[in-house]
Amino acid sequence: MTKLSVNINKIATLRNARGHNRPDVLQVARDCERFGAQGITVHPRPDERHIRYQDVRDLKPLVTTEFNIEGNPTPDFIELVRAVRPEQVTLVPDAPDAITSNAGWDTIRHQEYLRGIVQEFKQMGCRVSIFLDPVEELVRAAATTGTDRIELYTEAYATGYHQDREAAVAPYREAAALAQQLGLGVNAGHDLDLDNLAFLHQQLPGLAEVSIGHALVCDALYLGLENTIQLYLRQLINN
Ligand SMILES: CC(=O)[C@@H](O)[C@H](O)COP(=O)(O)O
Ligand SMILES: NCC(=O)COP(=O)(O)O
Repeated sequence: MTKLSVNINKIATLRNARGHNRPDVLQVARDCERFGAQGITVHPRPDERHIRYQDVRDLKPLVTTEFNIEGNPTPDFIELVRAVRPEQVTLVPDAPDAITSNAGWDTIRHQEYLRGIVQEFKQMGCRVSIFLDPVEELVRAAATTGTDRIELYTEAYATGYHQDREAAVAPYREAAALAQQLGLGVNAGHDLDLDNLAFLHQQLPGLAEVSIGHALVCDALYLGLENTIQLYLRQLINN
């Protein structure tokens, strides 16, 4: 079964636009779970323009499904994870000023660094996932760090999907199969939506989890949050 983890960063972005508590991020997280989400993802950034560090702390006792914290492991991020102890930490190398995550890890160049960081989070009791592009050498290097999973960065898949979905998914299918052979679990995320999700899921047997935020929140404006989550879950049913 592939789990759907809803990324609620965009809910916080909307709230932050006015400085009050509408929409209520904590209530939305509860509602995502009530409507069927099997996980909640947050991606705190140093300037806290999306989800805030305090939100992450406040969410911890409320999230009853899997709590996934994504981010660049700066000292502040590491301390946050140490305090919150989520089920999963996803390491993402985004620059502080990046609008959104725009690259995966170079696991070859940062192999030693990642090994130490992975170990540190595992000692906190968290499952660790490394965000990367679907490239054989990157997957092989990730496997040497001791990480539990990789998260395939699906921006290129999403961009190529409408032109040639077979070509777009091929590198992901190969990377996922290799990761599984090497004993790693496989997650996927970024720009997944109601058009491209079912095909990815079909082509990547054993996909453990997808984290989806931007498109899901946009769809919810038209379709409602409950209905939208149900529609995303339906894309993840095995046929
Ligand atoms: C890691 C990743 O792929 C992201 O998509 C990101 O965490 C999304 O969050 P934002 O929407 O805040 O950029
Ligand atoms: N890890 C990806 C994620 O959490 C959400 O990405 P997106 O759906 O907002 O592009």
